[in-house]
Amino acid sequence: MALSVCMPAHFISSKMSGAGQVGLSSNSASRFCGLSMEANTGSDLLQKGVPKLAINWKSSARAPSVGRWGPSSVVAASSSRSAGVMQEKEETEELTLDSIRDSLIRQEDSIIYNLLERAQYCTNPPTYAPGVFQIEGFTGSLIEFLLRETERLHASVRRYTSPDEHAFFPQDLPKPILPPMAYPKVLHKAADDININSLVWDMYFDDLLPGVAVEGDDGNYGSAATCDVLCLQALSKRIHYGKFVAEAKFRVTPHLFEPHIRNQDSEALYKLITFESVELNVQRRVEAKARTFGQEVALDAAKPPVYKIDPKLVARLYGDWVMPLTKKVQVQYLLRRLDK
Ligand SMILES: O=C(O)C(=O)C[C@]1(C(=O)O)C=C[C@@H](O)C=C1
Repeated sequence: MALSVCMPAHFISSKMSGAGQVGLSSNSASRFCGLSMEANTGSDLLQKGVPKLAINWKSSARAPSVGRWGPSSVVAASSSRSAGVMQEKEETEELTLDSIRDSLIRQEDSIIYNLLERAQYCTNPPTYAPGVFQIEGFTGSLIEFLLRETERLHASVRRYTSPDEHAFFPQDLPKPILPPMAYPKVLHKAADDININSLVWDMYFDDLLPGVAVEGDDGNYGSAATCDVLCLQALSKRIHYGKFVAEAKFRVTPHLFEPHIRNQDSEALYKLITFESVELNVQRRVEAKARTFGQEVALDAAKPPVYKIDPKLVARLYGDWVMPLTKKVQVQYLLRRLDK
């Protein structure tokens, strides 16, 4: 399949109404992403560091895994119950930056598989234009409708009470029908205020999708939107994992962070959390995964390989968007890390 990379995305009406909680424009994201990414001594220290981080945690022999809400083990709640409310269990397990990175690595698989699924359909502009389909009691695009309704359904089984899940339409969620779950208090409470899904949305529709799907209309609007929902959810989770990454880094070397937090110096924090060598490895790995997962199987070994998505595009998407947004979450979190 011939893919066109970096097509103009004007045909997509990507601005959604009311998504996310932290109102940041994509311009501010670009400005932020443009900050220097040079590694500094702080990062080097962090990289070596590194007492293991002991926190109250769910007892489990496994490293944190990517799970469905709950429990992904970074946020796993305990399973003891009392009076219909899940009780937090005070158990200790080591949480390390390495174990969080393992979780990010596993999340790459979901992101790449979901992008590959989306790539089988054209861009399908009517999916994203408001008012194309008449939906009773709803004004907006098909994708907004599907994501909003999916989130409402998932909220009813408490998806968005999990600290690693963030709704795109948090204002529209019903109360869960399941009893509350008590998650270990890993993050500072300021984490609850950080939701950059409006930026995730813009990034996906303006920058990712035009490179992943062939421009055109094949009529598969529902299928395309269903894939978009899965892509958006996987990307949102990965990017907001920045909160856990930042917390792990802060706990290892708080003295490096505290002066910059007091000065509210975003740029210094950004440098401190940046590891260029790790980022290069991430890009190399996602490119290799896209090549492996997305290769059309040909029986004729003499034929050159055909990929469902250009593997280099996936590496670029990570380098230009996914990691910068994860770092944005880290900085937003760290800026609030000393809040009383
Ligand atoms: O692994 C880290 O230290 C992270 O902060 C995560 C991450 C990423 O998004 O993959 C972000 C910033 C670093 O420069 C490297 C990688």
